[in-house]
Amino acid sequence: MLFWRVKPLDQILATAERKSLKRQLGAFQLTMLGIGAIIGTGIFVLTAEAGQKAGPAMMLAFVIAAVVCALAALAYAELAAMVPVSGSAYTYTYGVLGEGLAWAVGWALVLEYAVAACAVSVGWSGYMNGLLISAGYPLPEFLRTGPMDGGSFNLLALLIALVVTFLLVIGTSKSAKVNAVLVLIKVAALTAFIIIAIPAVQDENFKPFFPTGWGSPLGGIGVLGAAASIFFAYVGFDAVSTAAEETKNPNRNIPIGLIASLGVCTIFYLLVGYGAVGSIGSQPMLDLNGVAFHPGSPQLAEACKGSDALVCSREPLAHVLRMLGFAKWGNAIGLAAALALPSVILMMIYGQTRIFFTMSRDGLLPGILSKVHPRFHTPYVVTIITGVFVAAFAALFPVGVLADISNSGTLFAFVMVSIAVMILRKQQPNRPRPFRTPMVWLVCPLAIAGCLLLFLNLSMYTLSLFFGWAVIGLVVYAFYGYRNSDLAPGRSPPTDTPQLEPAPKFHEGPDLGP
Ligand SMILES: NC(=[NH2+])NCCC[C@H](N)C(=O)O
Repeated sequence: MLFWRVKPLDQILATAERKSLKRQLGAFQLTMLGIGAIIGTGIFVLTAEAGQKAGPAMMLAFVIAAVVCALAALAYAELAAMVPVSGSAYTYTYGVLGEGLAWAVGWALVLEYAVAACAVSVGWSGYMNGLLISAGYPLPEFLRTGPMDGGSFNLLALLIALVVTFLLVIGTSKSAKVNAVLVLIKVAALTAFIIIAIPAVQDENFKPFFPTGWGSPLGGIGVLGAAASIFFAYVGFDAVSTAAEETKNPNRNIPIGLIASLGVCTIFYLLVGYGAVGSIGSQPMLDLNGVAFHPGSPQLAEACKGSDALVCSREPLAHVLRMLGFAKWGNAIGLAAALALPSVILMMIYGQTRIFFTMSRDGLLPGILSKVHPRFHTPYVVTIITGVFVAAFAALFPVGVLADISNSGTLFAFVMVSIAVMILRKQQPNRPRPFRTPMVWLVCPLAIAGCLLLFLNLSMYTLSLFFGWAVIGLVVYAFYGYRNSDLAPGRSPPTDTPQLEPAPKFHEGPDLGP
């Protein structure tokens, strides 16, 4: 039996009922929340990685990744509106495909969230180091990047991850107002970039357009390889669906929030990509045989020494503006990134702890993980464990590698969600669906195909890490989760779910008064 221990959707909904967070977010706030979660390291930093993989044709990569995300978002929206509870892909899978696959998804989401937090921490350090250099207080070079990236230890990435963890433990969380301000900062920074860079666009910078071709499966290079990486820049819209329990009229507002935030970001990214490529060019660094180096490899770091190519920059958007002679604006963009990226790290570590929390509540992980701090009312054990790991990996790995690993987990989860949508249409055709994926039998298979296409175009190295992680997950499940699950024979769901009080303020809206 493939789908064992399916947790009935009604039971999932009932659990959520008991937890009942305050419903206070509307469509506009959700869209802002989505944009806040989407814009981050991807566009600010991975533009360089995408350039290294595809050259000017990275513009196509931006489009391909956007299309895949839009398809996946349409599938996501149906489940999100139908099962408006926290926990995202993990919870949905539990309710449709059963515990085994739910575990697999939850385990893959660790890659998605925790490793994304690492990637964004490294991205932040790139901009912060740039600012320190401009200000005349550079860190010693070996402390600016990890060992694969030409340095030894990425000190700032480690520090920012630890600071964010500390804030989460003491329960500091962003209010919707802070989120709105940060979204404005990010959008303003990208707008300024577009306004300055696009007039400087020159045709020659697009030639050759396809220096590395389309790429081939497991190659991790070429347009498809770049799409698989830049996919990272679009992810985060699922944060909208995880806020379902805190949303007013989720059935209408969740789909609006998902699609609107994705649409706004896509337009921005295309303009930014066009400006970056067209103004200073984005030809990849090639080895003696004319083959592009892998982003995040020591060879690329070596080839990049002393180069001011876009693909070598760790703060590409600031770099472009500096190259164009707008040093002040370059620094302003750097500052915007430095201010805004920590909130993405916060969101990712927070999301990770919520997923562990839910899995532990379901008995698939030890109960200690859902232990709540008596004074701060935060799940501090799981937060500290997650934060320490995030900080360590951020200190040691390059951003491109981390982003690709994160993408492997995300793509896997998206495939599962799309499958779940189709199965549910067959199994429970009459369950109310406030949002129906349009042309589901076309959109879902296309979403799956798109995600698989990107997945396969990650590098061999990334995919081996993904499968290695999966094997560890299988072992943990076989020896722990399978026996301790609430749905295991002879066990009953706890009557009292651990409470996080006060309700997490992270998705909090403006205080509407009593
Ligand atoms: N759920 C995720 N995997 N989010 C990570 C991506 C974060 C965001 N899109 C960025 O570019 O920084």
